[in-house]
Amino acid sequence: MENGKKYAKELDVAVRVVHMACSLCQRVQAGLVNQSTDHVKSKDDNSLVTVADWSVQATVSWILSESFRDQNVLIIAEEDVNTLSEADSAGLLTPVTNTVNEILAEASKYGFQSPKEALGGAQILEAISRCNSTGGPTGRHWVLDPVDGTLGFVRGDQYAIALALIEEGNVVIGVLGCPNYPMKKELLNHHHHKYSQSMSKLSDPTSHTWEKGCVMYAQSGSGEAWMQPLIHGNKKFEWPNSAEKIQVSSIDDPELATFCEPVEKANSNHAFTAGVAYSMGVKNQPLRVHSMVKYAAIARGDAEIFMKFASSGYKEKIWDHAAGVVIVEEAGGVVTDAGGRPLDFSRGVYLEGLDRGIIACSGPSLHDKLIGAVYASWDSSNL
Ligand SMILES: Nc1ncnc2c1ncn2[C@@H]1O[C@H](COP(=O)(O)OS(=O)(=O)O)[C@@H](OP(=O)(O)O)[C@H]1O
Ligand SMILES: [Mg+2]
Ligand SMILES: [Mg+2]
Ligand SMILES: [Mg+2]
Repeated sequence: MENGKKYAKELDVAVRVVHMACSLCQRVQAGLVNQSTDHVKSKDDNSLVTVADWSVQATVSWILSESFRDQNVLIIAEEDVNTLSEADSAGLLTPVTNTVNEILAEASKYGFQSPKEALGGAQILEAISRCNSTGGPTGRHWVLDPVDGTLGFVRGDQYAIALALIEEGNVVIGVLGCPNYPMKKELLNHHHHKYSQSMSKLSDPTSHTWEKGCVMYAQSGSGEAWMQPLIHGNKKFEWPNSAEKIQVSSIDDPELATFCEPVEKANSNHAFTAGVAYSMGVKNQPLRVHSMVKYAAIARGDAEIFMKFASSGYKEKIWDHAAGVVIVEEAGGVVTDAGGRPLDFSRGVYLEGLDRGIIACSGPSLHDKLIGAVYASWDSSNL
């Protein structure tokens, strides 16, 4: 069976539920920025988790289980219930439960059925903890990052909701919801100038012009990647009517290329990537953006290169990359590790065997040059 038909229902459900998650996150983010509520917690590794992360995970888990009742739905997702269940977090289950029920009450807008009764705390915890698959080379696994770039989310900046489907170790579907990433690049540039290294800020008084984010999606092997606007107000959600095809940039001259990378030095070695970019002849300043919006930027031609070189002890997780990789590839781009090998999504929760870092390019010619530059810079760096 042709891939396009084989995963038609899965893609349909995935796109709809990501739209739902975008709406959920927009509400929570507006609440965080305007009311500075206490809905953010630190995890054991000192990273952040918010009401939105748990609420999206519960919502997506519940919708996927309902939509594929005849299957044993396996989900790999970032969050667990430990922090949520801990004594000092007890106050968080109520806002999570309310947030999930609020969006599920609007399920029909997205073509889903609402639960007959509002979900209780125990059902919410169950939906979150059900996402405990560990992946691997066989079977079908959904992969979810409920909020990618949680730091960007709490800063009122860029973040993404990432949902992918892995079958027999290969990513077959990727969906990226980018609630603060406007459909039009002109808007992005406007905010980029205004805020220097940040694409956009929620505190911008003219925010109505960019609050319309986008959802991107692709099926592997289709040779097509798509983008559609978020829906607002009471408009009924129709798709794929409003979708437009996206493609990577045609720029292959490093002097004209823009590279993007994580905002935080702790997540990627800025000094190393600056050296690589310089040695390739890249002239533009790096575009530092939170979350998988970086993959989105490559897929639709807003930037040409993405690099992430985490510190040597850090193991990359599959949910931080699966959706972005398939969308970039289907839009015409190339994504590999620093040794030029494709990322391996078949070995569990981590991208095992990753050679040094992750690089994505708008085309093979830039990619070749980048691999060469990484090799040349590696020995002289102290990574
Ligand atoms: N030490 C370290 N090194 C590398 N990567 C790490 C590290 N710690 C966390 N993470 C993962 O990075 C995800 C956020 O990546 P970003 O590109 O958004 O980073 S940044 O905020 O722009 O700096 C982030 O995803 P979320 O937790 O979903 O936000 C993490 O999975
Ligand atoms: Mg996290
Ligand atoms: Mg993430
Ligand atoms: Mg996350």
